[in-house]
Amino acid sequence: MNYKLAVIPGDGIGPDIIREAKKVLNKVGEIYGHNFEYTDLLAGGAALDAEGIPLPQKTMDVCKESDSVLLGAVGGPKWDNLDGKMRPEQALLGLRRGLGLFANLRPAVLFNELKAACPLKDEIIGDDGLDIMCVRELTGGIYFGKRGTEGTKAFDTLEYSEEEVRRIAIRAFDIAMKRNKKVTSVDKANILDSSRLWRKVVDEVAKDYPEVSYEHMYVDNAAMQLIRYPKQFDVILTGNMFGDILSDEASMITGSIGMLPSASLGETGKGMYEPIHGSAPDIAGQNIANPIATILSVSMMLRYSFNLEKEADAVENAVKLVLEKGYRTKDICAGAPSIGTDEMGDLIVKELK
Ligand SMILES: NC(=O)c1ccc[n+]([C@@H]2O[C@H](COP(=O)([O-])OP(=O)(O)OC[C@H]3O[C@@H](n4cnc5c(N)ncnc54)[C@H](O)[C@@H]3O)[C@@H](O)[C@H]2O)c1
Ligand SMILES: CC(C)[C@H](C(=O)O)[C@@H](O)C(=O)O
Ligand SMILES: [Mg+2]
Repeated sequence: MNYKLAVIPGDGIGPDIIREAKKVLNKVGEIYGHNFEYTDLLAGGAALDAEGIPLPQKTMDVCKESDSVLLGAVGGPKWDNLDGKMRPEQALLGLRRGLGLFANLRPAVLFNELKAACPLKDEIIGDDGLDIMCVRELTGGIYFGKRGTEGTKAFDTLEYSEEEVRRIAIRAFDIAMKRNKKVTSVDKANILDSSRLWRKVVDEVAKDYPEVSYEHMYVDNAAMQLIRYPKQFDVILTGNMFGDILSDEASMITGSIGMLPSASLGETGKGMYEPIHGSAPDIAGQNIANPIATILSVSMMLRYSFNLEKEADAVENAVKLVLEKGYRTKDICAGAPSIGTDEMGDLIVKELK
């Protein structure tokens, strides 16, 4: 099969991790007889530098025509003083909204081999690892509400419609049915009207899933419970901003933010795949970034957009094998010797079968 991929390396460590992800995809293509056809595109700071806007029309058009999008990361100090609408991060919001990708799946999986890199005590994690799926609403909420600055005041508004909540809740319950059948819906319903609406809709959706046990939890409590006893979670369902924050927190339980992939999906098979981390300007250009989050994002692309289950498993297994053999990038080495970004990519390619 031929798959058309829009590839956006972006800024900072983006180009380095995308290079490794492409190596992996190329090898998957070679082994399993697929052709991945890449179109490299500009977005974020790279697009601002070249064309003066964060999301050029060509980038949007090619993403729309492609089977899926693979993205590194955007942003960095060079562009931090730009006006809100001109910031590199706007490219992400434009792509997510423009492609209708309302469901953001962020799986936090602790590989057993990485227990030493997890900051939680052994008795909290136990022997059977950790596997949480964070389902984050991605095209609504405070990221997309009315905002502005008026004199010495600024405001951002948080709105959700019933339909926006319903479609992401259905996605989360469907996912839970294929996992451990538990959903924790996270909100701030003790304060926010939008969260009370969120709860009402989640209650309605839950009625169609009698096998799924579900609960509501306030976001401040959820942030605490993730550290106190993360094993209580199976699927976390939450809004745009809470999901952004909680997934960074959950990533640390897996050893490093450099381990956490993501899939952004809509109603069709097309998705956008990216690590949850940013452009890491503090380590850019040093060949020390962990490419695994991006490589696992490729695995999610194979699984969710192309239904290539065998190929997706092969990528995950190759990552596991490399970790089993003791290879670590700096962020997950827990003081032991580490290898570089490119070496990690090469080793994963070598283990692909
Ligand atoms: N999806 C995206 O494109 C995305 C996501 C988050 C942040 N950002 C942008 O990235 C820039 C930097 O943001 P930040 O510093 O808050 O977050 P960040 O995720 O880029 O970095 C946070 C910390 O994690 C480390 N880190 C991140 N990814 C790593 C990896 N693969 N391997 C090893 N260490 C890694 C960094 O070195 C840094 O110390 C900002 O401009 C921000 O807006 C972009
Ligand atoms: C860069 C920013 C717009 C983005 C977000 O907040 O969604 C990032 O933090 C993420 O987690 O993908
Ligand atoms: Mg984030």
